[in-house]
Amino acid sequence: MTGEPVLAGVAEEVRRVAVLGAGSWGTAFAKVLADAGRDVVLWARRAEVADTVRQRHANPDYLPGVRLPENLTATADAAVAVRGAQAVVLAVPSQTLRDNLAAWRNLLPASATLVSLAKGVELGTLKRMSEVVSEVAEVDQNRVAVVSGPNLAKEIAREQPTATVIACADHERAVALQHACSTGYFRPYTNTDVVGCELGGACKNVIALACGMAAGLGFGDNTMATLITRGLAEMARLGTALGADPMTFAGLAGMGDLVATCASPLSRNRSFGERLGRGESMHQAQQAAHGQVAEGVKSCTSIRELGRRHGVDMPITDGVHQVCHEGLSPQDVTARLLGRKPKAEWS
Ligand SMILES: NC(=O)c1ccc[n+]([C@@H]2O[C@H](COP(=O)([O-])OP(=O)(O)OC[C@H]3O[C@@H](n4cnc5c(N)ncnc54)[C@H](O)[C@@H]3O)[C@@H](O)[C@H]2O)c1
Ligand SMILES: O=P(O)(O)OC[C@H](O)CO
Repeated sequence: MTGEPVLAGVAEEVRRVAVLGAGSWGTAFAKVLADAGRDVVLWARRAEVADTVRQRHANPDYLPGVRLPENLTATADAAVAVRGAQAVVLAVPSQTLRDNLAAWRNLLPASATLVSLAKGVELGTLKRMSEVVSEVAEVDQNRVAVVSGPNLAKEIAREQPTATVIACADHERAVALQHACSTGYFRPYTNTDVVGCELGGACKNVIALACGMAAGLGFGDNTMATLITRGLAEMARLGTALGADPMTFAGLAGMGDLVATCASPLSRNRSFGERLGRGESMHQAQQAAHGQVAEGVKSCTSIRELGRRHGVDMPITDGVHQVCHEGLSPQDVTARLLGRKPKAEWS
């Protein structure tokens, strides 16, 4: 037994993959795919990043000190990247995915699986990323997969063991992707609950902002455990209202990712929140992120609105929104959260 997933032979084997977006996760996931034996082409917005990946096998702006494999090449031309790919991985921030994909739509190979790595909910439309992909690329939901789990890019790039979930309504496609990215350090599971996996990935960023704020205020592990547990309760409530399987939130894309992101100093969301908790302004926290995306800052608005539309109480998400967009301080929000009407744990 090697543990290698067995392909049932229904979905096309994934031999060549395009990864569009050469930030932290796009580059680390491209490395995983290359280490799993795929031919991988990474698309970078900036030609100099593509040149550095191709010539020096490195992407020092995002993954300093990491050597990238020889079978991972790069280009700044999306048409070259996607040519002949059985899977096209979309590794750009949630709020830019629509525009990016619109520019790539006519280049996509006819039957390729489109894979979203993004963890967010679109502002305005309140759509999950797989919905945006399906709409913009005009493909059936069965052709769209998402990857979500405790996947801090910098740890994975150093080949530290982790697991993830590949969610797709078409199980055979999920299995083909699972096969394509299984390595000695990266273990993907499959799931057909795309809604739950995507909401888990998006909501945990908001809860990680709250945990960061708590850390910045000097609070300890009881506070973290409370935020993680009650954060899980509110994301599971939202997911269930939107048709997700509640069990998904007990898995890697729920609890798993929530714990990793809320606990890790590598998380951009947690770090952003920590700065706010220490009294820095939104502008200062944004400057410190050096252009890297802390998805929860924008997604707290769309997730809060999703909760309201579906009658779901999301007090921690509300609190994060109040700090990020309504001018309340983390201290004010702490007092508000603790001052709410007492209730039963499961209500
Ligand atoms: N970094 C992680 O550890 C990690 C892990 C799992 C999931 N994710 C998710 O993956 C997605 C991408 O994250 P990342 O870490 O690679 O982000 P990043 O900020 O490190 O990189 C984003 C990439 O998208 C490119 N891009 C293309 N068009 C853009 C535009 N219009 N505006 C801004 N950037 C644009 C940037 O050039 C950059 O290469 C996010 O949704 C994130 O939540 C990240
Ligand atoms: O660095 P963050 O906060 O975007 O989190 C990264 C990943 O989503 C962790 O799984």
